[in-house]
Amino acid sequence: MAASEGLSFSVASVVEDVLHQQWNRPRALDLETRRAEEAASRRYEAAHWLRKMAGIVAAKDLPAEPSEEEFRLGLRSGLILCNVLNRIQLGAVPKVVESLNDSALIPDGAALSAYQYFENVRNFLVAAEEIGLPTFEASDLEQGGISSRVVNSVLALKSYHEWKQAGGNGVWKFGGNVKPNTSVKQFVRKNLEPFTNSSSRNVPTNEKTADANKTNSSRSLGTLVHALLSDKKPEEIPQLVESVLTKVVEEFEHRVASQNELRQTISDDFTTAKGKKSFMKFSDDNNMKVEDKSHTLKHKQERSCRNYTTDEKSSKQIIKQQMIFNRQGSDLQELKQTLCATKAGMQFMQMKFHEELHNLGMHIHGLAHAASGYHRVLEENRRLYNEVQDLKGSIRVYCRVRPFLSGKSNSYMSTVEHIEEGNITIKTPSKYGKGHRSFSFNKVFGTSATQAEVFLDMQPLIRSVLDGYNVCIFAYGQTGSGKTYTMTGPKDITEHNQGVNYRSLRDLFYLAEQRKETVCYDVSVQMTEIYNEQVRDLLVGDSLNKKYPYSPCLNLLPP
Ligand SMILES: Nc1ncnc2c1ncn2[C@@H]1O[C@H](COP(=O)(O)OP(=O)(O)OP(=O)(O)O)[C@@H](O)[C@H]1O
Repeated sequence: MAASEGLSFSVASVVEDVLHQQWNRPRALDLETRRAEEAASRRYEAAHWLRKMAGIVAAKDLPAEPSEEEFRLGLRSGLILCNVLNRIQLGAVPKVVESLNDSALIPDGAALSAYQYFENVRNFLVAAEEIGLPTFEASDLEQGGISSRVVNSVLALKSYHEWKQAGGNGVWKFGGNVKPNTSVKQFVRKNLEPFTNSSSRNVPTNEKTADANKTNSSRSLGTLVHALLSDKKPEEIPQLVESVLTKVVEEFEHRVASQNELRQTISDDFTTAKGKKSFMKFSDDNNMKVEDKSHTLKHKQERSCRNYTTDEKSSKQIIKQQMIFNRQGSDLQELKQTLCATKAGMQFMQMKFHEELHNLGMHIHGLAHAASGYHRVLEENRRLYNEVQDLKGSIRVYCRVRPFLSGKSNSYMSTVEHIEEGNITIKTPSKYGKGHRSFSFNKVFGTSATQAEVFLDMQPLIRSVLDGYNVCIFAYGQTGSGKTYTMTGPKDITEHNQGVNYRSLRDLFYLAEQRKETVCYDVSVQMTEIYNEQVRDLLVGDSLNKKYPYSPCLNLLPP
């Protein structure tokens, strides 16, 4: 069995890796110690023989009892190995790259490049392989390499030399292994990849190279097994073989599981993302083509992964753009709805505004109508009012009886006999006894009548003045009858005993204030005295004229 279906590794590679692991596997402490001692002994033997074969000068950098590192550095340039092999078998290594200076021991390869080192080592390995010697990896001469394999190869060369010196009779064997029938070509191909690990050789590029590699791996395996068993005692071999086989089975199962998992992951991702058919196709009819198909499959998987990654990015970008587009669409739709709602709101508001404006107009119209009606009613009222005043009489005469002045009420008898509404009866002397006479007036005020009661009959006439009618109120009577008292008031005047003039002016300005929104009135006052048929202006500040004591009445002009 070289490979399983769909696997990108061969059984040989698994076994080889396990053998390497086994080679490097930590052993028990005592075994390790013993192995270290044995390895050191074998290394010393190899170094001693190489120094002897190469000569002291050529092998001066290789100590007689070198450590692993000294052994590796001493042989790293490949010069000693090639020269010794050429001495044993002339021309076995046709071309040897010599060092530029005397010393072949250059700590980190400053004088010789890695390629030059590799050339010598490679040529040695090719020649050794051709002879049938166990070889080693070129990387074993690098830091971290397996120096025991180099030691083993050198001791095999020693054995071969001794066999040749003994006459070369029969078939040379080393450690019980028959000389393998190998081809140089295979090793050349293999070693053209310096410092590579064994697994890298198991990735063929085509079927032909897969065959070559398979054969090569088999030979490499043989070498590994040979190297692994060569230093073992017979009783250790069964246990070692069992351990190696167990490891091989575990490693193989592990790799199969990993391959299947990888395949399943890629298949699932690809199917989910693109819905395309699977790119993974494996053929099971030809085991010889499995590795090539696996290799091709790997390329396909990588290409698919790359395509998948690119497609996934494009898909994500498209989905993102689609989401933005959808969001903008929904925003636009929302804006349209908002605009429609605003439009409807505006129309509703406009309708309400027109409606309220219409209602307001109607209300104002009603108010204007009511106002005009009010003015009509007011005018009618005024007309009727003044008509009533006219009916009462344009000339009205009132009679007021003055009471006795203080201190005279007991010594005089009143002449007033009887007072009844508009009539007053006066006692008059007569030669036939007592007489009496009656007089009629609009109204007769007795001695107990107050200033307010007297003004109450004058008050309606003040309103007629503001309605544009001419009104004249005056008092007539003999001296001391109470004219001044009635028209103005007593000397110690108060709001209670104010006469007709003060009360009339107060009412006049009060009504003017009430009507100020509709009518503007101008008020002026003039005060004259007629005495002994002489008229005098009492408001003139002439020393000859008598100044009226209540001139402040002039201040009652309207604003
Ligand atoms: N109704 C009344 N009640 C109380 N006292 C009165 C009344 N009428 C007049 N008097 C008093 O009588 C006096 C004379 O009044 P008054 O001066 O008004 O008379 P008169 O007619 O104006 O006099 P004259 O013509 O000389 O000016 C005053 O002292 C006044 O206070």
